[in-house]
Amino acid sequence: MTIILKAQNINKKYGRTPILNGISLNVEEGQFIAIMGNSGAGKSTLLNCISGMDQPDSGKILLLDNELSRMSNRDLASFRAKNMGFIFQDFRLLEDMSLLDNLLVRGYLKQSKSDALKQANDLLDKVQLLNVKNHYPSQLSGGQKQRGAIARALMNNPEIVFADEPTGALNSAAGKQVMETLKFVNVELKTTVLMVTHDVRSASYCDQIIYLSDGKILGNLTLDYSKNISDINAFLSQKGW
Ligand SMILES: Nc1ncnc2c1ncn2[C@@H]1O[C@H](COP(=O)(O)OP(=O)(O)OP(=O)(O)O)[C@@H](O)[C@H]1O
Repeated sequence: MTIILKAQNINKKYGRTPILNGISLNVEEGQFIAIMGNSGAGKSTLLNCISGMDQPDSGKILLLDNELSRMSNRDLASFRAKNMGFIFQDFRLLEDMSLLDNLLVRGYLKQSKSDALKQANDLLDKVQLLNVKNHYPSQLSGGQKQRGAIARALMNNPEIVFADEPTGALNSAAGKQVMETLKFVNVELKTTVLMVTHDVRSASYCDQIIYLSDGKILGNLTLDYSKNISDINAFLSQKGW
């Protein structure tokens, strides 16, 4: 398997408080990883650092052998837009644009208008939102917004998608549909996904759980068909969840 993302010895403090303490991890192409851990463990900070949204104090992050800290701000912004997709708890769709235009804005960064339009329609079809593509975000349910945000993240075929609590603002039915969509994206569209979640059910869709505590990795659990929710709960409680 090809390792597409490497984080090596990542350290990060806010003020004098250490938040990430020597984190190293590799992400293989095609993996679907959940980062879990108690509130304040540093999960979002880790996601932000390895996706170039925030800068670690020390350590290296390489995506496809490109070292993020060696890039100028401008190059990093363009590299992120072309190679990474982002999904947030609060969706972050542009409210004054239709769903379709939300996807096209991202598509135009890397493709011709006609190719972007074709890809946007294709992705909206895959996440079952073609019938509402001209709706504005305020006209969509939370689950529809998040599936739209997933489609947006996939425009331009990113190498990796980062999701921070993608089901955090959704009820359980909408959350299930979003996780099924992310699983489809991972398995059928062969996209690597790294997700932060508090939700055990959401984590059960992944193939690996990394447990973070006080800014360190305490262990990980590989999930396969033999594992179920009670195995995940046992792993989490053993780590101090
Ligand atoms: N910009 C910031 N400035 C100062 N402290 C911060 C900042 N961002 C996060 N922190 C602190 O860093 C610690 C880790 O925060 P982080 O959001 O990474 O944790 P988390 O594991 O994602 O928590 P949660 O599950 O509650 O979202 C917390 O104590 C938080 O208060």
